[in-house]
Amino acid sequence: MTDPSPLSRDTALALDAADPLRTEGRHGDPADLFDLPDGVVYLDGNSLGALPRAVAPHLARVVGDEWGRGLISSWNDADWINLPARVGAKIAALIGVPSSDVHVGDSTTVLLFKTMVAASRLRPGRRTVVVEPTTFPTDGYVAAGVAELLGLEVRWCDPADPVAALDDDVALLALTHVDFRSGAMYDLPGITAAAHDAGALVQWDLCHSAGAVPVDLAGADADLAVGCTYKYLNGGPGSPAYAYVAERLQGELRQPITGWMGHATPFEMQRDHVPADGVRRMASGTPPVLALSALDAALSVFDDVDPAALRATSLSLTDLFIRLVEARLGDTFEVITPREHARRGSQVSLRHPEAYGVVQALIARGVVGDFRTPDVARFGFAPLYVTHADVWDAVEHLVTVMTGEEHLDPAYRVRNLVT
Ligand SMILES: Cc1ncc(COP(=O)(O)O)c(C=O)c1O
Ligand SMILES: Nc1c(O)cccc1C(=O)C[C@H](N)C(=O)O
Repeated sequence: MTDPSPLSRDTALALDAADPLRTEGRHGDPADLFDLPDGVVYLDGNSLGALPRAVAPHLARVVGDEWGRGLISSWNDADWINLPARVGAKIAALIGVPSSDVHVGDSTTVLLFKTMVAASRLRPGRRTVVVEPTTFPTDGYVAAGVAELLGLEVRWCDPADPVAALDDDVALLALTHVDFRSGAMYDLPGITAAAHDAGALVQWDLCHSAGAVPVDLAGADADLAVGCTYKYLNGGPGSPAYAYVAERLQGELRQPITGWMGHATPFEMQRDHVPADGVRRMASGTPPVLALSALDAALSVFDDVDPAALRATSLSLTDLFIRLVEARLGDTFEVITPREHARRGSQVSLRHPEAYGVVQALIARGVVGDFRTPDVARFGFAPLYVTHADVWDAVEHLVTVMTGEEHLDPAYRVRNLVT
C-alpha cells in the first residue's frame, strides 16, 4: 500500500483555478489554443510540442493561396523572403534579445556547427572548445567535427563545474542551458560572465529552455545561442532552428556555410561572397517557407504571455509532480531533477531500473512521457497546456502502474483515457 497522498485531486484543481496563466488572458483552457487528443496527458513537450490550433489553417492559406495561386510572386507579394527575419523577431522576444539579432533556418545541429566554427574563428590563437560530456550527443558530435576541421581540441568539462575547465587557451564554452536528460538548469549569466573573464566566448543551446523558462540573453551579455523550435515553441516536427548572435560580434562573424541567402546582395548573383550585414549572414540557402509559416503561426500562442507567469506555472507543475511522486512512490523512484527552482528547467526526470517499461505502461494508459538511456523516465511540463489536474492524473496512473492499486476515481477520470 502506498502512503496516502498529502493532497487530493481537488488540490490540483484549486491550483489550476488560482493559476494566473489560467485565469488571465487566453490560456484559461489549453484546449482553446492547442489541439490535443482526448484521453491523453501529454508530458512530452520537451521532445515534441503540441499542435497550436492556429497552425493548420494558416498553413492551408500559405499552401493554397500563397503557393498555389501566388506562385513565384509570393517571394515578394507574401514577403516570404523576409519570413526568417519576421519569425526571428518573435523568437527574439522570448530569449531577451533585440528583434534583429536572431536568424531562423537550418536544423539545430547545422546552426550549432555554424556558430561553433564562427566563434572559434573569433578567438584566433585559442585552440580549445569546452563541452560538457552529458550534453545532448549532437552538440558533442558537432564540437568534435569542428575541432577536427579547425585543428582544435575538445575539452570535456565537469558538468557540475564547467567554469573549472576554462583557461587562456579556451576559445569557446559550449553548454546546454537545460540538460535534456536531468532537466537541470545552468546559471546562464554567471557562467557567461566567468567565461568572459577567461577571454572565452559562450554558446548556449536553448532547446529545453525557450518557451518554458525565462531566458534573458542580453541581460547576461551572452555571445551566441542556438535552439530548436519543435519543443516548447511548438513549431512542429523538424521545424527550423534559430541562432542568436550578439550585435557586437555580427560584423566580424564568419560562418562556414557561405551561401547566397547570406550574401549582402543575393540577387546580384556576384561571383564572390560578401556577407550580409547583421545576423542575415548566418543564412545559407533558401528558407524553408512552409516550415517557417507553421512556426510563425505556432508562436502566436506566446503573444500575450507574461514570462514570469509562464515560469511560475512551470515551477508549480514540476513542484506538484515531485511532491506527489515523493509522497506516493518515494521508495520506488529517484527524482534526478534539481529541487532548487533556480536549477530546474520545465521537466522532471525519474530514475528507475525499469524506466523504459514504466514509460511504455504509462503511454498505454494515455500518459505520454519518454525514456532516455540508461534508466530515466522523462516528463516535460509545458506550462501553456499542461494543467495541475494533468499532473495529479499522471501520478495516479504511475501509482497504478507500479502497484496495481487503482485510485483514480472514475468520476475524476479527466477524459476517456486510453485503456
Ligand atoms: C540540447 C539539444 N540539442 C540539439 C538537439 C537536436 O538537434 P536537431 O534539431 O538538429 O536534431 C536536441 C534534441 O532534439 C537537444 O535536446
Ligand atoms: N529531436 C528529436 C527528434 O528529432 C526525433 C525524436 C525525438 C527527438 C528528441 O526528443 C530529442 C531531444 N533533443 C531529447 O531531448 O532527447
